[in-house]
Amino acid sequence: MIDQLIDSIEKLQNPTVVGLDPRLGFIPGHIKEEAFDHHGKTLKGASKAFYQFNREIIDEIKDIVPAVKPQVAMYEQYGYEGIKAYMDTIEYAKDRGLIVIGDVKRGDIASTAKAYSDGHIGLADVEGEKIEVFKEDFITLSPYLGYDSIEPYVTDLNQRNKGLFILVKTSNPNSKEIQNLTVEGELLYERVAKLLKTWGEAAMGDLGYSRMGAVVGATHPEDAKRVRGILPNTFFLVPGYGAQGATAEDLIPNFNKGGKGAIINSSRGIIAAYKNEKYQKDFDSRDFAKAARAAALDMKKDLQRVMD
Ligand SMILES: O=C(O)c1cc(=O)[nH]c(=O)n1[C@@H]1O[C@H](COP(=O)(O)O)[C@@H](O)[C@H]1O
Repeated sequence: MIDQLIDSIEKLQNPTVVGLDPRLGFIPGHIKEEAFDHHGKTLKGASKAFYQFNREIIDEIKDIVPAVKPQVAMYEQYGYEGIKAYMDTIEYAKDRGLIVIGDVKRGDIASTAKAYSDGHIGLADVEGEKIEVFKEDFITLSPYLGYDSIEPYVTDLNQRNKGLFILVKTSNPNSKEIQNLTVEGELLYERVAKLLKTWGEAAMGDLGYSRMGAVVGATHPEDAKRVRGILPNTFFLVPGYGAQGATAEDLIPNFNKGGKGAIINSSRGIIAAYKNEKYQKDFDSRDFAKAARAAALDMKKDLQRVMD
């Protein structure tokens, strides 16, 4: 899938992933009213509203961006109804040609990791019946349990052409408390990057990038420069642009030459654009998906300025 992601970015000339992180505060009144009329102010009502919101956004952006990244926490908070909305969103996006990065941030011992892999990127086994469950193309993982927590995913990566993005340097302000500690003369995230370089060799795609990518926050460009130095052939998922304050200029160290090797996430900045003053004069809440499209096109233009 890493090769397909690279091809799609190239074809659309757009290294953007739209983060599908819905919150009820972002859902326009008319969608909430309809969902709550049918299902009440219940977990099901909230989940149905999320799914309707996502579908309209997907329809508006599917021809201009290569991928979406649903954040499972937003759905999981509403229990199994929320998880259904997460799964339905994945299916809807894939049916419309989008690549799906499931932001699930797992990390556990090998025997448990195998179950995560089976459920998310592999096949669940029901007494010999093999069933595809969540169907994401990529998922996000934490590296802090070491390689035996990553290795169970490798078979699915290679045999089922799936992908991982492993946290190397996260975008949040306090990431430095742990990730920038000096360990045996190097920063901890540098050590993680070096490990990922070795781990990734077990899952190389055809276009020179591993199926094991890295998550590198846009908000720490100096750290991103160091990570890129260690990982020239690793694909980066870069969150932090927009709502978290990173600018297009901050993204530069994440890219290889010609704007290659990275995909930039924006969630709130796109899906809630209709609430932003900049778009409010042209779009009302019924046009929220059109505002998302306008914001995604503006982001594309902004990235293209710095991608040479
Ligand atoms: O793995 C991620 O995607 C991630 C890693 C990271 O370091 N920082 C980060 O913000 N994210 C996710 O990226 C999204 C950012 O959302 P916005 O800040 O609204 O664009 C959220 O879904 C976060 O969970």
